[in-house]
Amino acid sequence: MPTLATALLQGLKDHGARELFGIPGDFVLPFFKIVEETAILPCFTLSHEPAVGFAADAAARYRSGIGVAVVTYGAGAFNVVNAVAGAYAERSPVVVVAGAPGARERASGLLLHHQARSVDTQFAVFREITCDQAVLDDPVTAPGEIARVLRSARERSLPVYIELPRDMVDVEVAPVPVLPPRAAEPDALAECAAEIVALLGRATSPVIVVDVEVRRYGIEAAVATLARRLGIPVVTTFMGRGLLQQAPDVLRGTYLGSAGDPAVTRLVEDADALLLLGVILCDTNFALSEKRFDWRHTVLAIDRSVRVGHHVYPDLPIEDLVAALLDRTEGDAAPKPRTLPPFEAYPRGLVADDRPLAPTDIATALNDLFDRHGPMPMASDIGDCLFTAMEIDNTALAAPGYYAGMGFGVPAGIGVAAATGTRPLILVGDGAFQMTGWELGNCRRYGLDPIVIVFNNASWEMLRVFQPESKFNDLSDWNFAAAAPSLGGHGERVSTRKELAAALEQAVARRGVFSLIEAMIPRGVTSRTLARFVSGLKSARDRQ
Ligand SMILES: Cc1ncc(Cc2csc(CCOP(=O)(O)OP(=O)(O)O)c2C)c(N)n1
Ligand SMILES: [Mg+2]
Repeated sequence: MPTLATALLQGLKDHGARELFGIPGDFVLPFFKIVEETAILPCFTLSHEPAVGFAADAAARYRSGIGVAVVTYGAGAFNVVNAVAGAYAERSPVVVVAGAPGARERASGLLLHHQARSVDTQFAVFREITCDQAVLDDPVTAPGEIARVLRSARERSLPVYIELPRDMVDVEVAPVPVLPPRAAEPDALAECAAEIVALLGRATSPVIVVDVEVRRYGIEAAVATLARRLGIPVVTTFMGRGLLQQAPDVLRGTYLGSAGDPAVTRLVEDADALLLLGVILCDTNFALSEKRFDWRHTVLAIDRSVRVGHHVYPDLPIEDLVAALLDRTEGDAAPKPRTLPPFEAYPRGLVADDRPLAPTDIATALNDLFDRHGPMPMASDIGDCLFTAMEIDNTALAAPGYYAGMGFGVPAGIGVAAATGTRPLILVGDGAFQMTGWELGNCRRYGLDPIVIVFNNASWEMLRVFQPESKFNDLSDWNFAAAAPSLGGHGERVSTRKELAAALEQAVARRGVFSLIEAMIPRGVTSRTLARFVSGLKSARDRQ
């Protein structure tokens, strides 16, 4: 029989995990020993637990599977809370494996190191930011508990919490089973699909809007097929940016309300039917909408339920719904042709001259670079770098567009590189780099070589655009490029468009070490998208 540690590791692997991210501590040392000795899953240790959570989150997003964060009790686990909260908000299935005291310690009558309020405070905190939890304190129930929690992570696409008391690691247990997915109730699914097909069939200008769950459940290709078959254009939300980049024939861009491409905004807001697939109804996706949803002609599928008009079908997995819609439209007559707006235009053709840099120049240079060398998967932090990403042609993107927590970018890029073996491009502001950019120092030992663009405006610029009078937004210049070599990478500071273009080409050619390009941007110069977002928000506030 396996031990609990090996059964847990094999169970994680059987449920789709392909690596672990973590930082050991005395409450998980025995488990980390088994991790290293068995090599059932490769383990990437990082330098600070927020990065562990962000890396596991990004790995889950890019793989459309689970990501795993292993942390010690108390100090480690509480450090990863913010990253897990962001994963919950953005529906990313991160599995938190947290160490904990053993039975004898709990009964010692002493307050334990790393303990906060009570020994169970850690469990109480994670119960708020995970969809399912298990404490592995009974060898008989542990395998079934692990299976239940891992199925919850995959079915809900939400984080889960597994508490591993350190005296249980070597206990013999049965192997962890893989429970069958809970299928949709067939009649409900058929009724729902029929109602949606009829609603779309009555419409003359329907639109499909896609968001995170279309990636989380791996149904991008199925959605593209449905759109083609019905002749319905697809747009992404802000959060869904990067989806369906393999389907440019049906994708029309990203909906940003009054901050976005006017043709895309008109397409969505003039639609007489909306099919919202995996869409988070949040402010960053819809705060700038100039029109409210008309729920009589709107369908929303998210979190295993489907709202059609003013009634809801519970417990219908989105992947089953899309499959049922495809079944119902198989062999349908060719859709009525529609004149659609051209795919939203992205800036190209950077003039490589001595003019100072603006964020939109970075987007233009990257669109040119991707045309020459092929697209790179991107990870972006929050800040103007994320608004700039909206001007970069549709390539895969992991970014905290809704939860909007800083510090995600660099660790997420490391997570993508570790999980996919691809070379990511990381976009990060100077303020966010100050938080977690130093994790680049871990690239050397894992042979990772991301390209990192630091938008250095020596400013918390996103705060300044809303409160320009505050001096605390003025940051000093940390000269990140000069620090890169000591972290094991290559750093270069660029201030003009010509320098940027050259640095990007050299970075693409440089392999085996990370390349940090520190783009110096004058304070107060923002991307076009952020400028439109800010003016849109201000006029929306004036209208209230
Ligand atoms: C963990 C956390 N703490 C504070 C904040 C609040 C914030 C939102 S945007 C911002 C400034 C970001 O500065 P940066 O230089 O990275 O980018 P840019 O604006 O383009 O100059 C702050 C402090 C958030 N969102 N998350
Ligand atoms: Mg900044």
